[in-house]
Amino acid sequence: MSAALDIRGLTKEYTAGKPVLRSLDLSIGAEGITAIIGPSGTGKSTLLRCINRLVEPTRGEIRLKGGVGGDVDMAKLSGRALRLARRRIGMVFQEYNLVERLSVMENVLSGRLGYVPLWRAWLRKYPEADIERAFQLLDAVGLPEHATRRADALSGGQRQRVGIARALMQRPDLLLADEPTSSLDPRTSVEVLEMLTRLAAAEGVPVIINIHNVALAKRYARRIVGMSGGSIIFDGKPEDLQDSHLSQIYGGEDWL
Ligand SMILES: Nc1ncnc2c1ncn2[C@@H]1O[C@H](COP(=O)(O)OP(=O)(O)OP(=O)(O)O)[C@@H](O)[C@H]1O
Repeated sequence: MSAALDIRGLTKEYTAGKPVLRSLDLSIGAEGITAIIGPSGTGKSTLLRCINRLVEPTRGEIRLKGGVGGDVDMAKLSGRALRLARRRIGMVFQEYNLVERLSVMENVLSGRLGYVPLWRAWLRKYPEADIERAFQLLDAVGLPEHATRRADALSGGQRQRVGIARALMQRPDLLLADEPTSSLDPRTSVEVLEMLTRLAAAEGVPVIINIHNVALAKRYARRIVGMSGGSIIFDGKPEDLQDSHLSQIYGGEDWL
């Protein structure tokens, strides 16, 4: 199985000499959903944000592989090359990051632009094929009749569905999801993860998802990566994740 992403020696220090990520190695292939679990402050968001360079890595390689753009080291890119490479990585956010005043359709279409400033979505005219794909995605996320509604009129679950459709709109080689269900109730969380799993499989996109809910991680991920103190201390199948690992990852065992 070829890797979609190959991370070597990734270190991030927000403050010199105090690493938040400690020389991480991680290869992600086409195995569907990989869930990253670990206590608050252990560097899960930092890891995801280094991958798409919303955070600047201090050291290491972040190789994005395959796809039409070929192999690139995200850690080394800048300017136009970085903007193009970022378009190959979709991102789903905890707080959705929709443009509230724009319609659902415009939000989905803005995914096509990658990471250009969102206000530019106002100015864009989109090709017919993009509009068709946006409708297909809205259909796939169960919101076909909401295309013209403003994003701020939607529920949290509906917003996250739009966030997923927007991320897939750019036909990414890799999808990152940073706590995509933390703002949702338990039932909606399951529905959103169900949909994310199904669509990512249909589109053939590997997904890395940061998630606090271990039960949901075990239910939807094919692989679990457990982080603690900025290092990976478990990497395996959900069925192999035992209480002893959880105790190691989160500390203590009275909560288990
Ligand atoms: N922009 C920043 N500047 C300085 N320190 C930061 C910055 N962002 C994160 N940190 C610190 O880096 C560490 C890791 O934070 P990060 O958000 O990556 O953890 P996390 O595992 O995602 O936590 P959570 O599960 O609570 O979201 C924390 O100590 C945090 O305070």
